[in-house]
Amino acid sequence: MRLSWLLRKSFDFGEREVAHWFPGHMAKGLKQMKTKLKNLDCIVEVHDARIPLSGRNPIFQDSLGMKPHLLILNKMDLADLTQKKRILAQLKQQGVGNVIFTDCVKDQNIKHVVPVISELVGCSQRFHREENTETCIMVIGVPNVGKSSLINALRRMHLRKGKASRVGAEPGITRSVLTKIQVSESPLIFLFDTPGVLSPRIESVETGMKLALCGTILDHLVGEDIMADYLLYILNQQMQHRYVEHYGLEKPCADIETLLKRIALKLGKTQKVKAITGVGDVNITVPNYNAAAYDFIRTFRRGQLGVVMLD
Ligand SMILES: Nc1nc2c(ncn2[C@@H]2O[C@H](COP(=O)(O)OP(=O)(O)OP(=O)(O)O)[C@@H](O)[C@H]2O)c(=O)[nH]1
Repeated sequence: MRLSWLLRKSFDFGEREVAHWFPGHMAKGLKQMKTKLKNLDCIVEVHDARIPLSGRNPIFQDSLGMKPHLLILNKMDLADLTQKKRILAQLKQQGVGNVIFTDCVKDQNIKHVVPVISELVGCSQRFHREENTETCIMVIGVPNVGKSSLINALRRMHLRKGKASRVGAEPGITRSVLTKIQVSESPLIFLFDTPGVLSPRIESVETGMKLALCGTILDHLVGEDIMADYLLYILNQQMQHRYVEHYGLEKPCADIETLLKRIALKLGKTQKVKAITGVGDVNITVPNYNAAAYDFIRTFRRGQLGVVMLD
């Protein structure tokens, strides 16, 4: 079947601006974190595997200098990994050479994380290394990429074996910030129990849209209607037509209104509105497009519409 009629040449973002897509208060901890990063021996940055190039915040690069850095591309179960080679090459070009794809729900590849960190830390130059053999690492990343899930997965793996031990708060420092767990013995590695939340770098409306689809930006700030339209555009571009079967369509669909109408009817999401006519007011039933858009986006995020690579 020829599907060229499905493909829009480009997506029209209209006059949208990204300025308010990530509210200032969510980035409050950034300055504080910059100071903290200086005292760490290795940064474990988590990002969403569907957007390995978009939205990563480079703040830690200035703070880290030559310190080891490991990029965890999480939610690999939702990403189109046929693109892995290209992505790894592009990241390498940007100077990011240590990358592990993980699934923190099924604990896939979690076992590789600590050995890689140990190796990176073991090979790195560290000031006063002889006197202080303890190494501290911290998990950081933009919202909703799975930072807490990674910490929990590491915990499951290392506490279960009985090798890891919890380290309580030190005086004068907030307990929640300084609770550490041991994740390796040789070298001795501790992981801060609380992840560092970074604000995403949103360099264009399209980057913002990708971040929003992955749940990194609050949906209502971007608009679920345009997110749904962009999602349909992406799925069609990537020949990912699982939505057809999922929503009981006859064939792929190029138009978001048609799709949302279908979703709304399938889910019974309709609403009564008053229409003013020449013969008086009448109540008519119309599809609830918002509810349909919401379902389309959520279903995609659960992985039920197939895997994608947004970069
Ligand atoms: N499919 C899938 N979902 C995941 C994976 N890892 C985490 N999640 C889900 O992603 C959502 C966010 O996970 P969190 O661990 O809370 O992410 P976070 O980065 O700590 O989020 P913030 O606290 O908002 O910064 C949760 O619903 C997790 O269940 C994964 O590998 N695959």
